[in-house]
Amino acid sequence: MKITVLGCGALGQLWLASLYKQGHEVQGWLRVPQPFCHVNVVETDGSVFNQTLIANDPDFLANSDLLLVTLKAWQVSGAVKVLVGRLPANSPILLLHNGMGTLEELRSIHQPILLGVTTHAARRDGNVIIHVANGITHIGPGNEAGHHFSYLADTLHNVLPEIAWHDNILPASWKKLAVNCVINPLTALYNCPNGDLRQHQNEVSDICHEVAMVMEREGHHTTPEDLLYYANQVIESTAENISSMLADVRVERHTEIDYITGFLLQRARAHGLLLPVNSRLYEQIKRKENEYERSSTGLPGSWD
Ligand SMILES: NC(=O)C1=CN([C@@H]2O[C@H](COP(=O)(O)OP(=O)(O)OC[C@H]3O[C@@H](n4cnc5c(N)ncnc54)[C@H](OP(=O)(O)O)[C@@H]3O)[C@@H](O)[C@H]2O)C=CC1
Ligand SMILES: CC(C)(CO)C(=O)C(=O)O
Repeated sequence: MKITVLGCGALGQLWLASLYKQGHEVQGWLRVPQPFCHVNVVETDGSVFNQTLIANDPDFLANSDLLLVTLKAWQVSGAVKVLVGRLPANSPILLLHNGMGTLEELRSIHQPILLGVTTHAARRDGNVIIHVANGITHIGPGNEAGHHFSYLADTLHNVLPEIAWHDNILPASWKKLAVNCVINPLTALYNCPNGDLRQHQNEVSDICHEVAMVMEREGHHTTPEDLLYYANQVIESTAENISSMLADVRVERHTEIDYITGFLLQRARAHGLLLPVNSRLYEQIKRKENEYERSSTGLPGSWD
């Protein structure tokens, strides 16, 4: 397949390296208008992929069979809207990010859209991307046109396993959102690795209660106990990790809070629900983010 990967950060480079190794034709798409991108990934087994690949080639984009979007949630809709008109009309766009709400921002797009959430972990260490842990990527249709692309699960599974196809991706997206609502703001506020949340079980449980209320109203059956069990599983399996939100706060980068807790609160409002615990966490993270964004000159990201 011919694939453009939009966003060549940690996940983007992991996918570029894996696709290239499986013989797919790939290019990266960068924010800066540069015709090449360096992809430097250390795999979980210690092997190194280090290649310079083409980037930002409009002809390649116009012939791409897939646009794989590996941006932060708040970067997605602006960047996709700029590129969508240059893709073949039937080529799908796969959005792979934490948080929810980008689909709503892309409602005007008729292109087939797929949504994905992943438990793979990769992080930048200087100029190198370390693939920290293997995981599962759940993908499924984000709009009507996306339903025709279940075959992509097999193709992508051969590239970066595991891939699971879901005819309805929303339950998997909400489950991941629940975990991110718990771990991301709490670790960012306590400035601690995920495992330290074992000592904050009351807050973890309160967040799960509120998320479960919203999920039920959204039509995804769950219980606070199920979510608590799952959140604690992830806290254990990623105990040593620095969450992406804490990593963002530490280097004073815009966080994904608006698409994680912010999205939850938006859905709660639509159902007339009040979520005091999540509202407080949202405000605390926004206050932190505002402090450093107010003191810097640049606004977060620009996508053209
Ligand atoms: N890394 C991981 O292990 C995991 C990540 N995720 C999620 O996946 C998503 C991507 O994460 P991750 O790869 O870590 O993020 P990164 O910040 O490492 O990657 C995003 C990349 O996109 C670039 N970018 C920003 N705007 C544009 C644009 N308009 N056009 C082209 N490129 C652009 C950024 O460049 P610049 O920095 O120069 O702006 C950056 O290189 C996030 O939602 C994250 O939460 C989910 C699970 C695991
Ligand atoms: C699951 C979790 C919390 C793992 O660190 C994550 O997705 C993140 O850090 O954004």
